[in-house]
Formats: sequence, C-alpha cells, structure tokens
Amino acid sequence: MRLERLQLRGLRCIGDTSLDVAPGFNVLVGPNGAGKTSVLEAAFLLSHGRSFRSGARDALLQRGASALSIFSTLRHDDGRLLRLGLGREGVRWDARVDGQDVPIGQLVRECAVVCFEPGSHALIAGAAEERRRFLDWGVFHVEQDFLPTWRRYQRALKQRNSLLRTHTFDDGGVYDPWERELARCGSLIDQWRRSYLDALLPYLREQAALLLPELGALELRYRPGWPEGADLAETLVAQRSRDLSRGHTTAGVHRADWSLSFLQAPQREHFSRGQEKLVALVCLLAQAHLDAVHRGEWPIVCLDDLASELDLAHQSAVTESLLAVPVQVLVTGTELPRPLQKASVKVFHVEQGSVAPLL
Ligand SMILES: Nc1ncnc2c1ncn2[C@@H]1O[C@H](COP(=O)(O)OP(=O)(O)OP(=O)(O)O)[C@@H](O)[C@H]1O
Repeated sequence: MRLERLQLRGLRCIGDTSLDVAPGFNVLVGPNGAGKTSVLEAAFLLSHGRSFRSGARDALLQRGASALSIFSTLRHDDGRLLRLGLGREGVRWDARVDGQDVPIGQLVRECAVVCFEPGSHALIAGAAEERRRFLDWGVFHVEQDFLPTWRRYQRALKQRNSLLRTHTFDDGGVYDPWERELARCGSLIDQWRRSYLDALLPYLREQAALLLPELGALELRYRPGWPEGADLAETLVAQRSRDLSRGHTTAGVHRADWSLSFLQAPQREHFSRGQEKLVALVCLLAQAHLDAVHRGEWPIVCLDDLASELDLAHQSAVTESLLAVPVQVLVTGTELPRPLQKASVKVFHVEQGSVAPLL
C-alpha cells in the first residue's frame, strides 16, 4: 500500500501543506524543527490513531489553531483507492474512510505504517507496555476479533480491580463473572500473541542476521503474564487474596512481556545504546515483513532521522534491503542520507512547516 496525496492542516508547526508521495523512497530534508517528523507523525496517526511521540495529545494541535486534520489517499497494490481522514476539533477526534464517519479502529485497520524513530529503543529498553503494544499491533492486523476481545478484557479487568479496592474480603461470588471473562478473553489473546510471535521469529532472525550478525543466534522469550502452563481462571482464583492486599490484578495478559536474547548478548543489559536501537529496528522491519506476507502488500515504512540514528554501514544495509522490495518509505534527515544519494528517490524540502518537492 502507499500514500498518494497527503494533506495536513494545523498539525504542530504545519499550518496547511500537502505533498504527493512517490511509490518508493521519499526523503524529507530540512533544518532542525522544520516539521519533517511531523509529516511522519501524520502518517502514523492515520495508522495508529495516536502519535509515536510521547506527551500530551494537545501538543499535536498547532498553537492558536482550533482544529487539525490529516487527509490522504491510500492506494492498495491491487489498485483500490481509499480516502482516509483523521481530524480533531476541540477535544473531539473524527475518523473518515471514503467520506463516511467511522470508528478510529476501522481507520487504523485500513492503513499500516511501521515507524522507526529516535524513541524506538524503548521497545527494547522501555516498559513492558511498549512491547505489548508492538505485539498487539501485529495481532490486531491479523485477527479481526482482537480489538473487541481486548476491549472486553480491559472492561473485566477494570471491574475486578474496582472490586479488589472496594471489597476488603474474598467474596468469591462477585468476582466469578469478571474472572471468567478475563480468563476467556485472556486465553484467546494469549493464543493469538503466541501464534503471532511464532510467525514473527523467522523474520526477526533474518533481520538480525542482516543488521546484527556479530551478536549470533537470536532467541525469543515470551511470558504470558501468569505462570507458564497454568490455567488463567485457576490462577486468578488462587491469587485473589494476594490481589486484594495489592489492590489490583497481578495475573493476566496485561502483564505479558517478551524479549530477545542473542548468543553474544544474552541479556538486554549487554546491548550498547546503538545496539538497542538496532534490535528495535530488527523488530520493526520483521514486523513489516510479516505484515507484507499476511496482507499480500507491504505496509508503509517510516524512518525518522535515519542518519543520526544509525552508522553509515547500517543505514546502507537498511536502505538496500528496502530498495529491493515494493515498499513505500518515508525518511527524514537534515540532509539526504549518503546511501540514498545515488538511488532513485523523491526528495522534499521542509522548512517552517511547508513541504515542497526538490527533485
Ligand atoms: N503545538 C505546536 N504548535 C506549533 N508548533 C509546534 C507545536 N508542537 C511543536 N511545534 C514545533 O513544530 C516543529 C516540530 O518539528 P518536527 O519535530 O516535526 O521537526 P523536525 O524537522 O523533525 O526537526 P528535527 O530535525 O529537529 O528532529 C518544531 O519547530 C516545534 O517547535
């Protein structure tokens, strides 16, 4: 899939601008603070309904503006064309597909963007929530039932946590319906996550061999969020009195995590900062590859500040591997990254929130 015409209004420093994005590589160059990352952020917002940058959602809205909007035409490889829109007016967010108001969940299902950016190392070094989010994005795009199941799970979790705080004794009856729901939805989510990671593993190994061959063989460890092999329903009952003293649910898919280890770097603490970034990139490129296999077309890949994140050899390895496949890539940098200087790429100059094609 690929974005064709991207129109942005009221997003950070971007007042009103549009760009015709080319099918292959697109490079956005310009000085610091020009608005390059904001263009990638717009693509990510269409595909995730949230930004990859931390901080308040209010900061997305241009200071002094009352609304922000992102529109894009999205071309699928089979020729289908969709018009996607995401807007915010006041505190309200609205999503549109082909002119129809839709839930944000429907918009983000249509458009898939995988983004490597300076904060991506949090996927390796950050909290487990980052890794669950990565995993669940992949599952969401494969399993139609993931989102409703995940919502039911969250609702049951909230109810059980609220009971744990208000009922100071173990009154089994009030917990039963919520624990049954947690166990039913949680077991499904766990199964889907396992299948997804099984499918992802060969792509992780392929990308690690390309970007981090010196670290040796890669292994993936998954922790479901309760003791491996135990039944979730039984675990919830068994842990109820402990959960009562803590005031929250300590077992379930909301506690899951996964990690990568290498023969030459068995623990995360063995990675250098640069290697942390590269391991994160391995994960994101593997996810993009798997998504391409599942969907039959590549997701859009964004690489923010590529040249300052990676050394030249790794920039070359990544760009060469992506130039070899039919993927649309959006790259940012203060200059055209060296490995792309001789490649056929479309270059945009970004300055003070305006975007103009250069070549
Ligand atoms: N809500 C806002 N309203 C107006 N301007 C904003 C808002 N939020 C951020 N900005 C400005 O918008 C710009 C954001 O730029 P962005 O991060 O997209 O730049 P960049 O070209 O990627 O920069 P760098 O090369 O430094 O990473 C900055 O100049 C920032 O000060």
